[in-house]
Amino acid sequence: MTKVLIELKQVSKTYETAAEQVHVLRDLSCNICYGDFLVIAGASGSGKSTLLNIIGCIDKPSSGNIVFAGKDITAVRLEDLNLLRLKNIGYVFQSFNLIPVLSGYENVEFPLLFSSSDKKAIREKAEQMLVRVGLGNRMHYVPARLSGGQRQRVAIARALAGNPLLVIADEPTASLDADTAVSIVQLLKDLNEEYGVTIVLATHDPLIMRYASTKLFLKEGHLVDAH
Ligand SMILES: Nc1ncnc2c1ncn2[C@@H]1O[C@H](COP(=O)(O)OP(=O)(O)OP(=O)(O)O)[C@@H](O)[C@H]1O
Repeated sequence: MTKVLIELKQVSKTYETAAEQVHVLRDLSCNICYGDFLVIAGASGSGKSTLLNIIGCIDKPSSGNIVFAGKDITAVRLEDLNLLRLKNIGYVFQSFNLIPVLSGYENVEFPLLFSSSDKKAIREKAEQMLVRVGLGNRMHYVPARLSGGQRQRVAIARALAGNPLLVIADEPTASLDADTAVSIVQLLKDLNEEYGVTIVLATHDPLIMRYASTKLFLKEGHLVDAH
């Protein structure tokens, strides 16, 4: 039987603004298994980023429970959640979110410095990941000297370098042309298979859906099967 990495139990999320309450997720339950490549699609504003932020422990639900690797983390202290994220979760965003004054190599190295003091091991890991994503000869360029696709490869190397259990990818191809988008999602799929890392990806793009091991559609606050 496949082991469950993340369990969402009757998760709801409501944003309170001065003018209104926005009910985005409604009693949503779902299991994400180790090694899944889960793609979540849905219309703009359906709540994909909201859901990914909750799965990725960046935000908390208004109600419901989250179990991560067998531990209920719904009510854990902020410091414990920060540690859990650092050790277990990598992030890839639409706009890459690289630090502009650091080279690609330094962007990958930076988060590793928080969890290890072994400089040699950090250097080897950062270089290994950058070579793996195809940037062996450009790792010392700053992001401004890289193409969009190359920047996203740096972000993917950074997300994977800490050997996370989970990578959250929020619209990782939305800023890229169609061919580059396909090469980026293919890279994520290859890494999912090579490292066994669980990937949860949100997209608008129906072409990206075909890479999923599990496809779900977010509609009216619930996840439904996508075919
Ligand atoms: N911090 C916030 N405060 C209030 N409302 C919010 C907040 N964040 C998101 N929303 C609202 O929640 C709903 C879902 O937003 P979300 O960004 O999760 O959707 P999405 O499916 O990722 O959209 P897109 O595909 O356009 O990025 C939207 O109506 C949005 O306006």
